[in-house]
Amino acid sequence: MARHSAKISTSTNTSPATGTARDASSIATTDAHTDDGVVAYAADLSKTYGTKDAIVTALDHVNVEFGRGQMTAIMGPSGSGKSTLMHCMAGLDTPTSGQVFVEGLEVSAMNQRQLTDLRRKEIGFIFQSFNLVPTLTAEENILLPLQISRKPIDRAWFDQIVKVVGLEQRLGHRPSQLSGGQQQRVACARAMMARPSVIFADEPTGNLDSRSSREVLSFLRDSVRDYGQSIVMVTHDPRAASYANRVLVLADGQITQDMHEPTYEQILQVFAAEGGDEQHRAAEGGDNQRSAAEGNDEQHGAAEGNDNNQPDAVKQAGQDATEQTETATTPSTQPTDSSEASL
Ligand SMILES: Nc1ncnc2c1ncn2[C@@H]1O[C@H](COP(=O)(O)OP(=O)(O)OP(=O)(O)O)[C@@H](O)[C@H]1O
Repeated sequence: MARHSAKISTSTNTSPATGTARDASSIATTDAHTDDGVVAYAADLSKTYGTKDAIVTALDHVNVEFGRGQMTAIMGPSGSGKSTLMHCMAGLDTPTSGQVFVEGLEVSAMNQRQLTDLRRKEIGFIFQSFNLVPTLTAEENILLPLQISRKPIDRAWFDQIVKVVGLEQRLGHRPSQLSGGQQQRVACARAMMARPSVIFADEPTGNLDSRSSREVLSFLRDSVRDYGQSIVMVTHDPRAASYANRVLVLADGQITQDMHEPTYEQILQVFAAEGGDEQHRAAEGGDNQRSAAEGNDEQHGAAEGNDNNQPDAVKQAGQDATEQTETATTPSTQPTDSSEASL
């Protein structure tokens, strides 16, 4: 997969890896950012919600780099700040203090128009609830981000991705005619289609049975190995995290563990020592939440209209998409609900 060149920006940034200031405008000529192995990073990132007595510190001076061509899993108990970190990294939420960079561009200094542009050009999203447009076919959903950003369609790349995710026979189906696993594979293909610098995946297997989870996670891992894709994935599931090259554990808004190429057993051990996670414990003892659908297609259409639990920040991505979709699609293929078009 052809990797992005570093982008031109007028901002100056400091990599926590090197501690050296660098002018991002020079990166375009030296291509320094494609060599330093870092696709995105946060520097002294804090996020608080509320004020005075009701203040909640979701992220507490976090410094973290995400490797290019790596799959990084973010784990941690409920409320530890996983989603907030991912949303700040993806430009879906605004830091209270500190900085966020993607491809050397300072996300934390961007206005709304620049953020929208960044999300369209550099970032792919995969959500727990799939967020496919129900009125579009699988093929149309996969191609939608390119239509929105008016990018040319690389048919060879499309054919390759569709083959890898095993959707060749399902391209004409709408989401309601696909299983949950198939819908998430459509979402994976959609995220990959625009060749984003980094894919942010928020509990991508949270609504899937274990077989479908394995398929989706294998695809994500293969996309890292075969195409150098960079992926940051939030998950509660140690099994899902074991597909990652690196596993970070958050607790109370701080990174408490940083594991490289950990085994499933090592992740379990660390997770137990950290006090575990009630959501994971609830699902343990037979994969109860997910096994009901295993071996059949009972999850057909499960995701439709299932985005009500999304934070406003995530819905913003959908609004970006919908504004453009109105001009990029014919009237018969327009989404009916703006939040359903989150890409
Ligand atoms: N919009 C908000 N307003 C107020 N508090 C918030 C908001 N979003 C998150 N928080 C708080 O910030 C903290 C971190 O939340 P976050 O959603 O990032 O945690 P998480 O680790 O992703 O949790 P979960 O695993 O349950 O999704 C929590 O205490 C949460 O209640």
